[in-house]
Amino acid sequence: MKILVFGTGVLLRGLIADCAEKAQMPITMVSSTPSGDDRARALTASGGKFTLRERGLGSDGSVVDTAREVAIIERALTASDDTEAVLATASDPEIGLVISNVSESGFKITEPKEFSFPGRLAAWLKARMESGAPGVTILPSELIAENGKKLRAMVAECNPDPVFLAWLDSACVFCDTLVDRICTQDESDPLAAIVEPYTFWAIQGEPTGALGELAAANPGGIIVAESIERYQLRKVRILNGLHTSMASIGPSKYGVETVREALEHPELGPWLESLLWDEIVPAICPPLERTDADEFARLTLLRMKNPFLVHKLAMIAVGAAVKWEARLLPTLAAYEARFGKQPEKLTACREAFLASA
Ligand SMILES: NC(=O)c1ccc[n+]([C@@H]2O[C@H](COP(=O)([O-])OP(=O)(O)OC[C@H]3O[C@@H](n4cnc5c(N)ncnc54)[C@H](O)[C@@H]3O)[C@@H](O)[C@H]2O)c1
Ligand SMILES: O=P(O)(O)OC[C@@H](O)[C@@H](O)[C@H](O)[C@H](O)CO
Repeated sequence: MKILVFGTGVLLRGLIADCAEKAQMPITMVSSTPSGDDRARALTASGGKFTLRERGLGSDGSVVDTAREVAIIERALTASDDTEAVLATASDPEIGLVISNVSESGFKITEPKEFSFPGRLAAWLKARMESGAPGVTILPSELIAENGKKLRAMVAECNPDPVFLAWLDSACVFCDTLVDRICTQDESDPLAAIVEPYTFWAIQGEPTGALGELAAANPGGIIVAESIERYQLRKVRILNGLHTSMASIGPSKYGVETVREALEHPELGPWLESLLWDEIVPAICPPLERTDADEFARLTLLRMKNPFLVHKLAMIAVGAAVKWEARLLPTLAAYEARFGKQPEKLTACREAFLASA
């Protein structure tokens, strides 16, 4: 089976293409922003190949430092210049999965609708229906709760035709998913991805068809489950919450530029660890089990201190307003409701973010 991917970002190369290669499922990648278009053209020039470097400590503490060429991207198209070619892929019965990561900013309907990601997906799905090819499983990987349900609703808004909607619901499946892997750019090679050894992709659904094939080739890396709510909550609030907190206060108040610098800073490091243990974790337990949250928080700190990664806070700060809404404001509110006072450090991060916004 094959995969159609919307987006060309580092997460798609560092996690999704890695999983697809293990399953030997060729990818057609479609870009839809000017920077994505440049990357699609560069991928076409490289024959779809890019370098994937895995660096960090393995689960047994041993050093992992490997590099390999990933050659699973069959084609890279730009939605604006290759519109017909993108639509033509809709009739390919071999395509069983459609995966997206257009970031939070691309995961919405903008005018004109047909040029927004949901509009482009709706057009592709309509062409699929009209071609008579079988339905597909759609896996959005943007870090948004219930991303599958939200994407289905946006596609339906872009094309409310009842015949299309009946086909969509009977032939296609939209799954909620949660991705987790720290993927960074290689400053010297725009196509290369530098990733940590840890890989986790939780998908809500049934491991059948093309999804079953992908999951079977990635044991431990991909989990297909009836509910992914627990994974979503702990990852977005702990890992992304801590990232967004340090990106809000680290550069402006302490002059640090990377995640590791922030955690190793003599004053900011312990302050951030206290923010994690004394504010974030107590605010989200319950609904999370304390042992689950503690274990994930410990692992998160180890992953963020990965000596081999250079994870820029400036990159994490992009689109911070939307990130605050999903990752930190609910934690702030839960802390206040539970303890009857404002969390001191989260509030300081919020103020630093608002001052710099
Ligand atoms: N890099 C990581 O470690 C990582 C890990 C897990 C999740 N994520 C999530 O993945 C998302 C992408 O991150 P990334 O690191 O790959 O970033 P990136 O900058 O490398 O890629 C962003 C992608 O989104 C596309 N995009 C942006 N705005 C768009 C729009 N308006 N319409 C259509 N496409 C648009 C870009 O063209 C590009 O393909 C983020 O939202 C992040 O939360 C990243
Ligand atoms: O742009 P963001 O904040 O969604 O992503 C930056 C990091 O927080 C993110 O890339 C993490 O590395 C990732 O979410 C780990 O799975």
